[in-house]
Amino acid sequence: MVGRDGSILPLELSRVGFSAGGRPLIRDISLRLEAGSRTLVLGPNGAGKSLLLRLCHGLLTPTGGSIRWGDGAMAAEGLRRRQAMVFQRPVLLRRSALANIRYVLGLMGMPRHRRQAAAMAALARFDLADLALRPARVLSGGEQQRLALARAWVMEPEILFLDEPTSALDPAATQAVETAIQDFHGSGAKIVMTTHDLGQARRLADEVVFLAGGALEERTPASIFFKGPASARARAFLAGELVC
Ligand SMILES: Nc1ncnc2c1ncn2[C@@H]1O[C@H](COP(=O)(O)OP(=O)(O)OP(=O)(O)O)[C@@H](O)[C@H]1O
Repeated sequence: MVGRDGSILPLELSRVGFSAGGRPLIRDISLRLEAGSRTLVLGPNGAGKSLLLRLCHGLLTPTGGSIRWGDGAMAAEGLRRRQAMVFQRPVLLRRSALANIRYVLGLMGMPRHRRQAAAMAALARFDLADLALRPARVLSGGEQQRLALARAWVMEPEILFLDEPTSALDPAATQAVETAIQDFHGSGAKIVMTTHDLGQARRLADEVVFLAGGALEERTPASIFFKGPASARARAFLAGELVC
């Protein structure tokens, strides 16, 4: 695997904005995300949660403000290899499950002769060894999500972004994904995740970043947030009221 020095964290957003079609969708968000903790990004539909994760992961470019990783000196290629993102619906190559993992190992610089064993080990870790040769796109939703996690796992990311990773899954598949998230965290990865499942947020969060209308309403330790958030909108959200 590629040699690693320094850390890409913290991730620092300074007055980040994102507009599309003349509409401000993310407004002036400043946030410093430190290593270690599990940060859950919560908020109503359309609050800007997915956009925020995509901006952080580099899939979108801010139209205002700036995003800085670590000491700001790392090249873009190095940054990309040290972070991973898991989506609600996995984006998989039209190849076997095994080939999807081998492909990422190649991108990570692993010598060809080591990729097969490493890919099989990752599949086994996520209970997918029996499905290694099956086309990734015919796997069930839960299996595809485990494959996406296996693919992220081999990257040994310093930070893992997850955008509603269980919203299309049943309870058993959700449990498998939550266990995997805890394993990533246990291995030292920073977790930044969105979910609409408040039970899941309570189970996983160390802290909550609450968005509404594209703006940061509050950032609060989870133990405090779920007892009594600071902002009126977050209180209404937790009470199940309609918030926009
Ligand atoms: N590329 C885009 N161009 C224009 N508008 C966009 C674009 N991407 C997102 N939006 C709009 O930005 C707003 C925030 O979207 P985002 O997907 O981040 O919300 P969210 O908080 O993740 O919502 P949900 O909980 O429904 O997934 C929405 O009103 C959405 O329609």
